[in-house]
Amino acid sequence: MMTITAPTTAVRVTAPAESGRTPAVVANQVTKSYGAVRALDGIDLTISRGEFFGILGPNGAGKTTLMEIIEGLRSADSGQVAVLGRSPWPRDLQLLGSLGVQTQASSFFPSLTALEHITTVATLYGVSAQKAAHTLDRFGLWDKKDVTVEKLSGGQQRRLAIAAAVTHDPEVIFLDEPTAALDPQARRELWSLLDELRAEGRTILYTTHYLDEAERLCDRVAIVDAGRVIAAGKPHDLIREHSSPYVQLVISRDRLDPASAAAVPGVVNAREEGASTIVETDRPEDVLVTLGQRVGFDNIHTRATTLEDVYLRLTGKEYSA
Ligand SMILES: Nc1ncnc2c1ncn2[C@@H]1O[C@H](COP(=O)(O)OP(=O)(O)OP(=O)(O)O)[C@@H](O)[C@H]1O
Repeated sequence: MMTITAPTTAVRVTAPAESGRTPAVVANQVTKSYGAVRALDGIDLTISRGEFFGILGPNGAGKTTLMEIIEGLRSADSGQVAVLGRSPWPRDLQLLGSLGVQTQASSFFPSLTALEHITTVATLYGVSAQKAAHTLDRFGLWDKKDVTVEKLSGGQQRRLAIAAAVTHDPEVIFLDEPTAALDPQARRELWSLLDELRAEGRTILYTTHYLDEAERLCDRVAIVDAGRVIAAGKPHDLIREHSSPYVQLVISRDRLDPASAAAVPGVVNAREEGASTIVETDRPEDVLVTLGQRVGFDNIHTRATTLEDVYLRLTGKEYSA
């Protein structure tokens, strides 16, 4: 069996070279403890302007704490943070107008209509009601303008939350699990809105449960575990760097159980994954012939390494943020 171990050293995340502009975010040796719990243990991070940057990691890894420190909602115990070249703590009113923070559904004004909600938030930022209405329309919610927030679907509430976070045209946008618990269609609709925000050159920091989504959306990701960045880079670079050297075959577990697969010459590793048996081999030609004869070639699929595989190898944990 292949052993999966997490690296012990923290990774310093540097941004791609920029032409003389202050990075969107710089975190330098940031630490934060809650009593005996060391939530952040020396985070280094540089995010360029215009990057779509994903922060991934298991429960309790420190993602929310890190986002909140960068947003200026919490102070770090030590280290430095700069957002657009300014310190977010203590709260900097000049910086606030450049930041957009997606509020969770629970912080909505539930009995306001969608239009009243976004207009209220916009007013706090000195943005006109007309601009608020335009943003509501842009996020596909104009026909819901008179519906109270509590009556909107989960996907519509999420879109409203993001619309309210960006109505003042912030340069840096923070999204905490924006697509959690949405159905696939609602997720995809949000993806195109997020793509649009990125195309406008905004910097987006985001956390997600969905590693396929991070792979699809993010320019770069940082995998955080136990308060440290354990890997960072472009999703495809991380995949290349941490790919299994073996070819992976997927077969329905009904047709072949892992123990039988492991006994086939050339199989390096066989494991159960849901209703499938995953077979890893360094001799795919031989193993395909043997298994094809046993279960039928139509029942065997090959699988490429994904960001989820990289995550699993590095953290040793199934993903659930
Ligand atoms: N206000 C707090 N008081 C005490 N401990 C806290 C507090 N906030 C977070 N922690 C602890 O700090 C650690 C990091 O928590 P944090 O919420 O930043 O992680 P996370 O990666 O966002 O987790 P999740 O994915 O579960 O939201 C955890 O051990 C958590 O229990």
